[in-house]
Amino acid sequence: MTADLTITDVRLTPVLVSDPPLLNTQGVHQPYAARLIVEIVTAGGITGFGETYGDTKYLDLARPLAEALPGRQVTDLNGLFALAATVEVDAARMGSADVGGQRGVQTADKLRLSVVSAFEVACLDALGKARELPVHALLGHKVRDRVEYSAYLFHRWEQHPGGQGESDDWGAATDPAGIVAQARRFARDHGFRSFKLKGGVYEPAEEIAAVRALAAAFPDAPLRLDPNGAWSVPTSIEVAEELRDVLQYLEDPTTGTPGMAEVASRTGVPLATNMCVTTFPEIPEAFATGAVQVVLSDHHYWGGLGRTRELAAVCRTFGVGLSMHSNTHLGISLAAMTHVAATVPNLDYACDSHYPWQSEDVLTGRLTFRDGCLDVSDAPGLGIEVDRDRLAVLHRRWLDDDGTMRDRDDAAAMRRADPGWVAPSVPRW
Ligand SMILES: O=C([O-])C(=O)C[C@H](O)[C@@H](O)C(=O)[O-]
Ligand SMILES: [Mg+2]
Repeated sequence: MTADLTITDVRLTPVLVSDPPLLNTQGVHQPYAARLIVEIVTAGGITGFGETYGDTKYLDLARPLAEALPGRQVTDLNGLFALAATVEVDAARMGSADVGGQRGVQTADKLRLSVVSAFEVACLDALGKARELPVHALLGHKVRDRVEYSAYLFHRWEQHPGGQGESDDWGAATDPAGIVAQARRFARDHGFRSFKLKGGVYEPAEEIAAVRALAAAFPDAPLRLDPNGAWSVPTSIEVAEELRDVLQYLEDPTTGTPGMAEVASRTGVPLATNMCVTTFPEIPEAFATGAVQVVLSDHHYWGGLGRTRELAAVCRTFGVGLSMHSNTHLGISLAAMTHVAATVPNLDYACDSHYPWQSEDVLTGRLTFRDGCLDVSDAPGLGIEVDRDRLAVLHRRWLDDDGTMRDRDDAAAMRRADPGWVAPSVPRW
């Protein structure tokens, strides 16, 4: 291997990974979720890895970007973003909201950023390997040795409708006792010390009961509830008042910045979001109206690790808290999240991660939580190794799929159990 950092090849590998039947306000997770693995190869023989959403619209954008990159330097991240900005987005494929709004608005820029983030991470991984420096050092060096994550609790079924997909041994969790049992397992197996419950699935009173049960079982643990905008402003205020003594924050109780601002002005519970502030242009109104007290960054749709640090600086400036959002993801993204989280001084809360729900990965060894934290790797690059056989198996699954699983559609998955299901309009309650 030489230090020639010219990009000679970019490989895109879409994969389907097993996902459990986790419930949310839109429906239920499909048995498999699509992710895209990006590999950037340098003339010096180094390969860097990145990961992002794998739905068709992301893949369609990734292809022209991948073709345009050879000949450029992995160090040229500004050039990478400028190039990505020129890639055409097919408006017909886009829709106005991401996954029924669960990741906020969908704009051409946000789609591009979600794609280019994986290329940025792959460039940083390659550069780190070439320089024998961890990614966090390329971002200005870590300010902490461990990054704390929160247990991400879901109401869920035992199996996917019709027994599709892989099964696991978690069992169903459709009531407060099931949620507490799930939390105990997360605490036992991973040491998580804070808990987030995905809400918007059952009537608010049932979800209040689940949070109360968690508070009784884990008296000192920070708790969060996230109904993904399923509630009206009055319902949001009522739930906030009911749970104000136990919630660390309430996440996206209602949709839209004005509604969030109204809830925030009428309750003492901090509000967090990964729905009404998901792009830089959404920040001014939200911060000026006090609509959110915590922004949940997501390096995929904020545009990578550098942009995540920019978001952190804006939040710091305005005294708004910062944490991290997560969707179904593999170890490459978890490693990237951990590196950037390690460099942000104002990371005020434990980050979300779906990773414990993913029984499959493309890494040779799984990343392991200890006391709810991941150690920040000091190995070159992201500090991970990709298992090519596993990657090939998960890619084969994607190739063999008839297209049903390649695009996330929680409402369609729900219709397998309830043929009349349509994703509820919000506010649902
Ligand atoms: O914090 C969030 O809003 C999420 O994690 C959004 C996701 O789409 C989550 O609801 C899910 O995967 O069902
Ligand atoms: Mg959320």
